[in-house]
Amino acid sequence: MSGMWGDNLKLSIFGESHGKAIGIVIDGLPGGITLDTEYIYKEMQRRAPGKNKLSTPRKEKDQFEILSGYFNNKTTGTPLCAVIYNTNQRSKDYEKTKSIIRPGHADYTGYIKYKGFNDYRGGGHFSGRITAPLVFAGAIAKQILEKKDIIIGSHIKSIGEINENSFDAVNIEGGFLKEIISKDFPVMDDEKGIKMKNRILKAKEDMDSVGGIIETAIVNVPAGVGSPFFDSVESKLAQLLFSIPAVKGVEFGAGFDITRMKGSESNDEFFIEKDDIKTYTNYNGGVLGGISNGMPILFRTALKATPSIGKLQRTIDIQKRKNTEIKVEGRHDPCIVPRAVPVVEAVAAIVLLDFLIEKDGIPWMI
Ligand SMILES: Cc1cc2nc3c(=O)[nH]c(=O)nc-3n(C[C@H](O)[C@H](O)[C@H](O)COP(=O)(O)O)c2cc1C
Ligand SMILES: C=C(O[C@@H]1CC(C(=O)O)=C[C@@H](OP(=O)(O)O)[C@H]1O)C(=O)O
Repeated sequence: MSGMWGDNLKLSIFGESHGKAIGIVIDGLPGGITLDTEYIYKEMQRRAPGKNKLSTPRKEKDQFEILSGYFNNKTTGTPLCAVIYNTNQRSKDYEKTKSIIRPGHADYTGYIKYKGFNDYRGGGHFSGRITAPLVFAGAIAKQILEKKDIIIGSHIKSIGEINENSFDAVNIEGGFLKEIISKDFPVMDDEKGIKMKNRILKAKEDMDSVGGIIETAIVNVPAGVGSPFFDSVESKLAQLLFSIPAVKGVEFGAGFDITRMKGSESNDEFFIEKDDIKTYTNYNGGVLGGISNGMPILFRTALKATPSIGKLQRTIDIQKRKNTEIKVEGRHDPCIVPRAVPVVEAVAAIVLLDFLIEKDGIPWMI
């Protein structure tokens, strides 16, 4: 089942971008948790479309309504369902090109898999819009983790060829991460941030789009979370990260660069400081044998450039089975990266909460 995920915390997402609503059912949250709904709203606003010229002009408030599983300001322990109504669809953008396949989007594969019955309007169930319910669930997970001082934060590492430094893999702290994610455009170097924004605007002006990399750190995860092989921290995170539309790469710690290091360089050597066991370096991204080692968990997520662009491209008419051309019209993100930052953090929080529920439960919340 494509829309379902999870072992301990179970998620089921539903909806289409131009349908009545999108939403999520979360099963496995213990009863008795008071949710900070303002916190959830703020996370949703970090992702919401239509806020500035770097984003799609489609304006959605992304207000959520909790339909079940929440009573007297506490979770009940039964499935928690939340919906987000779609209010600003403009389906005519998709009507005249409904059989013309957009290169790079899911039009062709969706048509094949669902035999032409898929809702093509706005990308339907393949739309980046379906990440809004993920951010809802992630905001619940994030606030539960924060009560244990586990903080998740990201910065925009690159847009196109413009790149800023990486996080300090060893000494990164929760307070610093919170400061970065409170920014509208989360970068460490604001001068670089301006260059990145200009790069996005240039792509937009050229009727084109641009991609980039998001780097994420999770701090204060105790050693011992995760399992070897199929339930490794890396494999579970990668599964959800790759579920985000437009994600085409994920790397942990030093990532692909680790292949150019000798063992004497990539081994993170241990030391004891007071009662804590730490490593001097963190090229393994806080995970060894699939299990957290207590160092910051560090990973980078690569997102491709937005597929729907105004530039002329070659494609096919799937109904007429003829070659043709397309210039995609409508309201699209010239770059997905800025709006994907809270989505990446959300899925990381969901994975981590799933692991913690399995390990010892979350007694600090009840
Ligand atoms: C937050 C977010 C916003 C997106 N906005 C757009 C958009 O405006 N236009 C578009 O064509 N694709 C957009 N996408 C990407 C497409 O949904 C995605 O490329 C498509 O479903 C194909 O999936 P794939 O790229 O993972 O193969 C967005 C994705 C995310 C996560
Ligand atoms: C609505 C959102 O983003 C949408 C994601 C998207 C896509 O193809 O992924 C295409 C666009 O849809 P539409 O053509 O309906 O404006 C974006 O606006 C959102 O993220 O909430």
